[in-house]
Amino acid sequence: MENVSDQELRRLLSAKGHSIGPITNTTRSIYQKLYTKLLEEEDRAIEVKLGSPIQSPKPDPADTPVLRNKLKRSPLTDDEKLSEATFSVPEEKKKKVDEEEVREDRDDINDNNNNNNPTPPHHTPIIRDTSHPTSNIPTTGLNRARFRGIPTYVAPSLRRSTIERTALSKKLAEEAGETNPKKSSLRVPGVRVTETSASLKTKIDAAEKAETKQTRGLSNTNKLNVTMGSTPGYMRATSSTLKKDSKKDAGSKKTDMNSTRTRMRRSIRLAARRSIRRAGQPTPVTKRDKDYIPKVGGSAIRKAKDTPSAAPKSKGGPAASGKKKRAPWDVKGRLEDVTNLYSALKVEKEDMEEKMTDLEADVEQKTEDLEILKIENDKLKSDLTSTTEQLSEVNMKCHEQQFKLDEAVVERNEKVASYERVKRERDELEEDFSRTKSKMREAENRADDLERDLRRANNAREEVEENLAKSKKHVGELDDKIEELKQDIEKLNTTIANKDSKICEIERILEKERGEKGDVHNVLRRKEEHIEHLDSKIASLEKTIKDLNETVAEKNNKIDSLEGNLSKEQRNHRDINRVLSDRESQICDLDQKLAVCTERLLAGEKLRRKLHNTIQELKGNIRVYCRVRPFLSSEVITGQPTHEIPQMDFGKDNSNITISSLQGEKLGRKGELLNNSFNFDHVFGPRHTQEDTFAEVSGLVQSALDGYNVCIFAYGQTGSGKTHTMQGPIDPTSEYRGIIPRAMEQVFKTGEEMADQGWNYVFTASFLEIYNENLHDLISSSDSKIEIKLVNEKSREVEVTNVKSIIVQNCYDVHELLLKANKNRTVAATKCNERSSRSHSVFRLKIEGKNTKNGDTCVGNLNLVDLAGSERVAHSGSTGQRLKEAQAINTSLSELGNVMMALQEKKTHIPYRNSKLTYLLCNSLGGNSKTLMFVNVSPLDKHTNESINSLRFASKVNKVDLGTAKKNK
Ligand SMILES: Nc1ncnc2c1ncn2[C@@H]1O[C@H](COP(=O)(O)OP(=O)(O)OP(=O)(O)O)[C@@H](O)[C@H]1O
Repeated sequence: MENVSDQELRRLLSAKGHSIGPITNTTRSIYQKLYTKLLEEEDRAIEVKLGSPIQSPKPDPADTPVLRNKLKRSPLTDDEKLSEATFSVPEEKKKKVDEEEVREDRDDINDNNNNNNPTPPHHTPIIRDTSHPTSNIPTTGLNRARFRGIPTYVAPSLRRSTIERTALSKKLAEEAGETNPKKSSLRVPGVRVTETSASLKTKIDAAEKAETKQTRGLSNTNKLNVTMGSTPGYMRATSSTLKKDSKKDAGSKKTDMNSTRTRMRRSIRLAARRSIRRAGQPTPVTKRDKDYIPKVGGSAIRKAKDTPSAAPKSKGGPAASGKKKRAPWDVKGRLEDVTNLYSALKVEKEDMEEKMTDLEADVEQKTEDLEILKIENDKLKSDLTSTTEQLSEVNMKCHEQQFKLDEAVVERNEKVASYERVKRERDELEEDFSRTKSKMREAENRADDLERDLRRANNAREEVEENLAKSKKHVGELDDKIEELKQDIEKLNTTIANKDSKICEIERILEKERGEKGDVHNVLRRKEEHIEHLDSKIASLEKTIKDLNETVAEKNNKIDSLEGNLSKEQRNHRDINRVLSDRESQICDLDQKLAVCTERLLAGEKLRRKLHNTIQELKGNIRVYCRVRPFLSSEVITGQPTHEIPQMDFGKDNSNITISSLQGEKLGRKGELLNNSFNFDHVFGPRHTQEDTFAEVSGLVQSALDGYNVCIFAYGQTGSGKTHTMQGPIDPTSEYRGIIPRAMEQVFKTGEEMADQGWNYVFTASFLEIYNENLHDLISSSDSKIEIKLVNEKSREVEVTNVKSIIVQNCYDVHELLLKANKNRTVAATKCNERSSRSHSVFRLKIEGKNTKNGDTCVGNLNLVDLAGSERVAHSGSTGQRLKEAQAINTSLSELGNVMMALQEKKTHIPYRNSKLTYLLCNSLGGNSKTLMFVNVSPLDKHTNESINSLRFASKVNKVDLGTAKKNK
């Protein structure tokens, strides 16, 4: 405690209503103690005014762990755990606090002794609590210990005095079932009875007991000293003061505070030394100790001797001279030892006396302290009573609060349950809300997308509308362009039509000029190919124009291609114009060349005809070809080759035939074998084909085309192959087709070819039959009589009346004609057996040619005659109709021979009119005619004589010179 002046003590205590007498050394301590107590009360008052860190002015009993356990509350909160932790201070901590307090008190006492501090040893040191706003307020030693970092034991809200708190804690501990308040901690939050306080309480109790004993005259200072020996110094001082006050109050007048303090210091010093010695610490021996030792007597000496560390280690002490065993004879030494021992005992005796004095002073002091404690105890008891009452009220309130708390707990649980329910519902609602929100967000996004799409669609629609407007405008422009193009196309078409007309004209001109031959013809053909190329170009141009029209229909997408095609077409048009101009110039050149070529061609054609005619004349205007047919399958003897005829021999140059025959074989007499050799213009053996035969005839056919009268007839006995040679099978595709169909093929083909040279031919065909010197039209069913009239005597031109002439233009027409003739012939054959062999058939083709280029004309007649069988009727023994037929045949054939002979003999009268046959062929025999006679020979040996006869007749005809033929114009 700080030193307080007497004036200050007087002022404060007077202010508090205390009557203050004279302050002496004895009363100062009492006044100071009272002063301290008043300060503490002021502290509490100030703290109550300022408010403690703990807001609750009173501890809530329900907050105690014990009560909490009784109420079985819910788990502690963090604040409660923290408060709980402040009550469960470990024992080590408590000991440390006590030891600290003891040490501090002892230090205080020592300080007071050393500094002659007038502060009484029992005075509680005042420290400042800097952790509190009222840090200037002095606190007790407990607070100071707490301030030094020792865990807080005292709640700031209950700033009571240590004794009050001790009593209260004891009571609370008893209520809480605590039997040893010293060892246990109070469970009241904010109220903690420290071990020091508990021990203080115990000591107070012991002091009260001692006081009681003292009151009963049983003052036992030693016992009190023993009891107080373990108390801290300030308590002992307090006891001494109390004892002194008690003595004072009892009327003792012989003690004062100074003597008491001196004794107390001495006893404390001795007690400390004893405790130090008990702890084995060397005890410093003061001068007073040295003086005191001899007073102690034998026990003290023994103690001094028995103490292993005191006498030997004390410097200058009795045992400092060393423990030396003296010899028996060392009387002087022994006397010296006895003297020393005496001195020590004397000192011990004085010490004991002083100790007794001190103890008496202590007892007085304790008595004073006891009185003070008693007063305080009474006050505390009254406080305890009031506190107990308050506590019972608090307990009642606590019970009520507990009940309310239970209800609140139940209500809380219900609310918690409802809260949980509400929370779940809220969570569910939140989930629904979040889902709805997300859906709304999606819907909003979709709406945004739709709006964007709509905006885009609107923009696209606007663009489309703009494009549509542009397209319409563009279409209008395109329509204009199309119109222009159409006009251009029409112009182009007009130009093309003009060009076509020009081309047609050119072609017509070209056709006129096609009469020429050779290089000019080739050049012309190339030009035509070039024209065709140009035509194809024109066609492609037309196709392109068509494509352009279609392209224009597509408008927007094909404008570029249309323009490209347009430009392309323009280029093509320019090219075509260029080509056309080139062509026109070429055509002009060609026209000139063509005129030259045409002249040359016509001249060449004339030359060719002339040469051809010359050749034919050189060959002879009447030629005789011999043809021997092969054996028929029905005629062949087994193993005999069909093409080998034993009695015949054919020359190597195809112009000779030798036929062996027995001559003179009569009535069993063998005849002589005679070789009958005949020379003809050409001899066809059995191996020669129809094609071979026609190859030698085609020149005459060409002569007919050139405007000559040609007559080819077949002569021979029945079955020798005349019809086969002249007509063959009526099948235009057969390889065995005869001269008539092949000649027709040639004239049509040549007529087409000559058309290039300007020749335009008209072919008129008729087919007659001469049977029994009567003419029959084989292509007409008319029964009108056919007459032969001589139209021009000089030219021997005859006209056949009532005969049907058909214009034939192709082989098909001829084929139809032959079929019809064959049919009519068959019908006639049913009426007259073997009529076909008994009649002459004459196929006549009138060829009328006109050259459009030079105006030349030509008329030729091609007579193809299949004569009746030439066999001798006399030999056959025919009669009746057969005879008549034979006679008619013989007549006609004889007359034919006669005409030939007359022509050979160059008679002025040629007997054409003697037979229908010669009359019909009068303009084709002799003079202006070219005649070819096939003499057909049967391979059969039995027909040898007839064959020889035929060959002889043919040989006779072959000698006929018909003279130079003239072309019909
Ligand atoms: N060169 C030949 N090659 C093959 N067969 C032939 C040849 N010549 C004629 N024949 C055949 O001989 C037969 C008689 O011929 P074809 O009828 O032509 O004789 P023909 O002289 O005309 O008789 P007819 O006077 O009775 O008319 C026919 O079957 C015919 O096919």
